[in-house]
Amino acid sequence: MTDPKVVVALDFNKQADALSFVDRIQPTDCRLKVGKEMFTHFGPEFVKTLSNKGFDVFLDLKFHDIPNTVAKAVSAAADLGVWMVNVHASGGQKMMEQAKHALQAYGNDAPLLIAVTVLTSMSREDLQGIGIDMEPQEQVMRLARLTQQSGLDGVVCSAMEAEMLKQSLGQDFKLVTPGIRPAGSAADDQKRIMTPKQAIDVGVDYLVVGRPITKAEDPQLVLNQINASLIS
Ligand SMILES: O=C(O)c1cc(=O)[nH]c(=O)n1[C@@H]1O[C@H](COP(=O)(O)O)[C@@H](O)[C@H]1O
Repeated sequence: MTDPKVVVALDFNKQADALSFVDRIQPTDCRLKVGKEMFTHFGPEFVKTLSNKGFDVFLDLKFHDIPNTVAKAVSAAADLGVWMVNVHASGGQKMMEQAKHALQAYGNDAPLLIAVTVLTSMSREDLQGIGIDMEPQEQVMRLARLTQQSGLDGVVCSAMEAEMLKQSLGQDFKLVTPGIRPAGSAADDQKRIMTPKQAIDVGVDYLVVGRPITKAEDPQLVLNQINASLIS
């Protein structure tokens, strides 16, 4: 597979467990997402270990700071050789533009730069609490537009928003979505879920899947089943 759609969320609190899991799956069939917990525990060396095993890494640190600091942080991610890195769109246009500009120096080796719009954990009341009197979906649309105007490659969003975002922002604007569950697998704590095939059909580019793969008895088998479902 040349452009694997599945990004496995590596949420382990022991490095040895993460590495023995990773040795059971193929880098040709998926990418890996490393978030704040694993990065804070195990650091850049862990990311390099995954890359050396042949995996593309999405460094999910959701940077949000002054433009200069975020530009330097995404450059540090590019120095690590990651495939994708992200920032919070609510950091604003200048922050996003400066981050994108910093990555130009890496040419074709620059990671994809995407933005988080509204976290799926945020309700209308939560938005009101931070001074935003809007439905979450309206705020998602507004921040996704700002992300595109700032020159970024796409956004993290819920699969429920994918159709609206693709229609308004075009096919090239990448959508990365968690809350994906293969048919028949447990929803865990995800509220609004879609199957991998449903998500691809509404325009999602990359599917973030964690527990259905990381907790599986045979993770490569689940991965094979998901990948097969996408082309059927
Ligand atoms: O940014 C994220 O990765 C993320 C955003 C969000 O709104 N919801 C969400 O579930 N995630 C992450 O996506 C992954 C989903 O994992 P599973 O629920 O195990 O498939 C976890 O690493 C979550 O932290």
